Amino acid sequence: MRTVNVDLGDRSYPIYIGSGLLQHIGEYFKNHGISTKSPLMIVTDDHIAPTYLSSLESTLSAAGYESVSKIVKAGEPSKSLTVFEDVMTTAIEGGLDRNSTVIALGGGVVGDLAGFVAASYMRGIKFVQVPTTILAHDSSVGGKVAVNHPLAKNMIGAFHQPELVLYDLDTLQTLPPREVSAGLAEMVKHGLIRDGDFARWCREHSSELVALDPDALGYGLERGCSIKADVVSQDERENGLRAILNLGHTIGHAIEAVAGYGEYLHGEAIAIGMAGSALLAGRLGRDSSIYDETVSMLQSLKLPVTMAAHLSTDDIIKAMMHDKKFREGHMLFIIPESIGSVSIVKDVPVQLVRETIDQLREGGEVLV
Ligand SMILES: NC(=O)c1ccc[n+]([C@@H]2O[C@H](COP(=O)([O-])OP(=O)(O)OC[C@H]3O[C@@H](n4cnc5c(N)ncnc54)[C@H](O)[C@@H]3O)[C@@H](O)[C@H]2O)c1
Ligand SMILES: O=C(O)C(=O)C[C@@H](O)[C@H](O)[C@H](O)COP(=O)(O)O
Ligand SMILES: [Zn+2]
Repeated sequence: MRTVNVDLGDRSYPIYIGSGLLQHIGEYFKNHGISTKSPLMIVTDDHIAPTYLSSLESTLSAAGYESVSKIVKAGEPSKSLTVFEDVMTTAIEGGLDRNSTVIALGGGVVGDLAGFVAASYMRGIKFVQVPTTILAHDSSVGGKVAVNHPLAKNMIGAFHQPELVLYDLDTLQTLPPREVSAGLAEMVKHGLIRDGDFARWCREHSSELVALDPDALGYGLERGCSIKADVVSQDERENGLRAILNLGHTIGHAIEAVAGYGEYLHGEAIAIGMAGSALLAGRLGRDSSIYDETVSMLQSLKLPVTMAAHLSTDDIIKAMMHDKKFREGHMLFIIPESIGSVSIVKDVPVQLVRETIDQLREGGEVLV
């Protein structure tokens, strides 16, 4: 088993990564002070539940835990205030109290939604992340929890750290190929922002990663989690450094909102956004080879680097104005300096951004 720690003083927690961990969830819970005296709530979705929910419920019950379960519809549209209220209703009807714990069993959608419920229920109760997607090596770490507003991604949320992250790699074997690639977008992002060798490793091992080779996945997820944990430990609430985790997200989030949530998977939109950031880097005078290398890395992981022709530049620019990096009249962009290093740049001219978005549409098709 691999363990990565997120160092946040009295809110520090471990990320356990390995095979067969879910069978021992009761022991992990007891070691981390999760009470058997208050009911737990498991939140999951209707793609995951048929395979993983009943065995999780039985394992917890055998360990002395009572639980209620809430199954939401799979997909990005479930990150909404309407579904948030539904999950809250289950928590209230299930008798969760202030010592209860919410378990997020799933990908980033379930993690962000269940985490926001945990952050808000009775003004905040404990939660545990049980990620089941590759992408969730990112979403389960760092405590950003949220739902979407129709006009902008992750607009309604909180910072609420989990008690622990239990990442059972066996669950990843049932992921559909498109979700595998989408998850790998955030893995290579971690290399692109902090560790060029790791980004190149992702490209060199792309066939194994796409084929869900357990050794390659174990290493890639551990390295991705370590980079994320290191950044979050230095700047939990994104007052500075943490913004680098947003590489590709200003354009990517706008694409998700404008196309309609769920049309592009988050990782796909972020891949297009990272291609856009690399193009922008060239327009700002950085080495144009950054774009070629970024694109070759993304394509090796079977990710798109252009967006559909019908998405309008005006709509995307408008959606970008809701970015959380837009403050006091200034938009911050995360711009690659080289493969493995980025900088936070203020006041990128809107005309350059507009030209970059136009260029992302060239060819007019999404290469998924
Ligand atoms: N909080 C953060 O720091 C953070 C970081 C990155 C992304 N996110 C958010 O995460 C979300 C995307 O997460 P995601 O890509 O995991 O999407 P997701 O949660 O929608 O899961 C992807 C799909 O895979 C299915 N699935 C999940 N686990 C499975 C398994 N083991 N086997 C088979 N199918 C499985 C799900 O039902 C869903 O259909 C976005 O909303 C994004 O904004 C948040
Ligand atoms: O953890 C972070 O910080 C990130 O930026 C990670 C991103 O991959 C993630 O998509 C996050 O939800 C984006 O946050 P937001 O603050 O831009 O909504
Ligand atoms: Zn992301």
